Amino acid sequence: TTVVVNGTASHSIPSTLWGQMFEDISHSGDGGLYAELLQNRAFQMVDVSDQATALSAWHSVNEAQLTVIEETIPVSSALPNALSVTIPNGSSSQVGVGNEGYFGIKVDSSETYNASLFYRFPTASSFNGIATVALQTSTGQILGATNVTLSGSQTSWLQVVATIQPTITANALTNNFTVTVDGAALAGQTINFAMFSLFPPTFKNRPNGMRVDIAETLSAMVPSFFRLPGGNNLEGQTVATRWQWNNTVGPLVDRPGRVGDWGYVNTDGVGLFEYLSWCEDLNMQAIMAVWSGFALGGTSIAEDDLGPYIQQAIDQINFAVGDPSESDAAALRASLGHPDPFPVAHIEIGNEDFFAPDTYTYRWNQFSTALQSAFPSLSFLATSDTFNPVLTPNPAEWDIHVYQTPSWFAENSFIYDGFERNGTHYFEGEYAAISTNPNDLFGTPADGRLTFPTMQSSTGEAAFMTGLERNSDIVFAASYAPLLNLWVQHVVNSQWTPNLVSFDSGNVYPSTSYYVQQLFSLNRGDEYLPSTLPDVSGTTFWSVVRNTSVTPNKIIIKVVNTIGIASNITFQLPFAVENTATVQLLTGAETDSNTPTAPNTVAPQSNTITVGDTFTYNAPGFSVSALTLTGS
Ligand SMILES: O=S(=O)(O)O[C@H]1C[C@H](O)[C@@H](O)[C@@H]1CO
Repeated sequence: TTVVVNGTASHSIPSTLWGQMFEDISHSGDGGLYAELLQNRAFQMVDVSDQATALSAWHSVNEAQLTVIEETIPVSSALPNALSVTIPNGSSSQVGVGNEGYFGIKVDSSETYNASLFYRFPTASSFNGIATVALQTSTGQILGATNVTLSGSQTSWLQVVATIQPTITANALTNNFTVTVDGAALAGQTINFAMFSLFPPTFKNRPNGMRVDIAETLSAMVPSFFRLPGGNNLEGQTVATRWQWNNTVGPLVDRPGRVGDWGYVNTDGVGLFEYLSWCEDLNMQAIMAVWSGFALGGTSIAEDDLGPYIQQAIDQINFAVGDPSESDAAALRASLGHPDPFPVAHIEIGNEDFFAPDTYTYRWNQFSTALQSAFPSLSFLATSDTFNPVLTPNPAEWDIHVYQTPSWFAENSFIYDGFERNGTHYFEGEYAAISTNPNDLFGTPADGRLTFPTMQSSTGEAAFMTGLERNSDIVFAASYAPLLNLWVQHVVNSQWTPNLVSFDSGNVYPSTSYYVQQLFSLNRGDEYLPSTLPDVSGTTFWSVVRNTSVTPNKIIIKVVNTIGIASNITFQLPFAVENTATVQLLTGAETDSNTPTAPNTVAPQSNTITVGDTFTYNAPGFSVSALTLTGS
């Protein structure tokens, strides 16, 4: 194959092209990126008639009697439940409650942990003493402990905070957080607790922040945008359980949480302020979704009843970007310490509204008309099938999702070449090769579903991404989905596979597809150089871009080989280049995966090659390469 490169750029490449899509799926948020270590910390949205579920992740220590109750005096209107702990008579040991975290709690003696809890004695007592807040192994070895004072006269809620400085680093993840008291001194008495919390150090030391190792892994991809809060998890199964921005901001004790769309309660500890602060921390634009009047259980809000939901969306956007002197929601943002607007340019109206196209016609019309007039500088994305049904006003932007087979991605890298250039722009908001079975894409691993990305799926995605880069005159953003999943006890504890990054309570496992996303994101150009087009039904793909922000310019050639046979490609450049180029290379066998049990099967490698204005590159089998040449 000979590729003739054109020295005149066809178009500039948007700075937002490569980024991340996020939602709380498979514990991506609670138990994942969100650094809170305790699971079910505030007994949110639990049914006290089902104590086993209400107590999930909690256990009794030395026979304390635990009951999740609907408090007569709740700690807040948002958190009606509390944990009642009754100390049995006749006990003489440390008695209380333990939490197992999200399938483990990593305890490292080089880190300081911040614990907090609310307590009250429902019946006043003369007790004045301590409770021991500790981290301990599953076999009871104390790793770190601190005492807090409890007073029996405290019948109203009081929050106590404590730092725990472990003296031992646990060599296993199966550790517990415990709160215990002297059983003898408190025999027969009851203490109520509410909203426990335990944080390790957070990314950029943000209060209520993100888990450092996962945050650093996501940051290392240098994403330019972050889509939030979903995905399905925006929508709710019912109108009442939809994601509502105003329930996710302010003090944690005022956040009710919600029944998420992926089978678990969301604490909403990562609320809109945390999401948008995270975007700033990683220098990302938010692609922020607003609920569009459709719940996944099938309910659409009637045409004449959309007003309050449109107002809620206006308030959400004002919280993000509004003027504090003109909007209460913006003033709330300022009161939380962020008077300036957050970086938001694109607002998505709903998610995958191709599930409800008949009502999306009026829902899109009303939401986009009202929001565009309220926020003239923002652009709005439609989420139904492109141009079907016809929407008014005509959407300037669409969010297109595709889950397919590795070969589909390799065979469809030209999909956008055929799109009309009519001023419309596209966000490839969710894409991933998820199964080798085109007839059962969403099936089980036995039917071809991928549990983790493989070099076959990741090179298929890379081929598709060369097409996104070639068509970045109309594709302004693209993100793999889902981003994260919690891997538990060697069982994929997720509602979805494969995922870009897996993790457990102590480790992060970047996949082969993560390294492909990172390779494209780290090797960007700001303008596209046309070249001999790949064979649409071929097995090798490439894209050539130029980075004009440095002098001399860099020419970056991405080369993808989607089969196991190495391929020689000759490039002819219309300008002189230095005779050494760097190569970032990801290569492996067809079914190679990075998994929690084999995390480094495939890792990016760097080397140099000799080049010239004409040179031949040997692309290894199942490989993605980024060649960086220097103009001279
Ligand atoms: O069941 S699906 O609709 O395929 O769910 C997909 C599409 C949805 O936007 C996202 O939340 C989810 C996985 O990333």
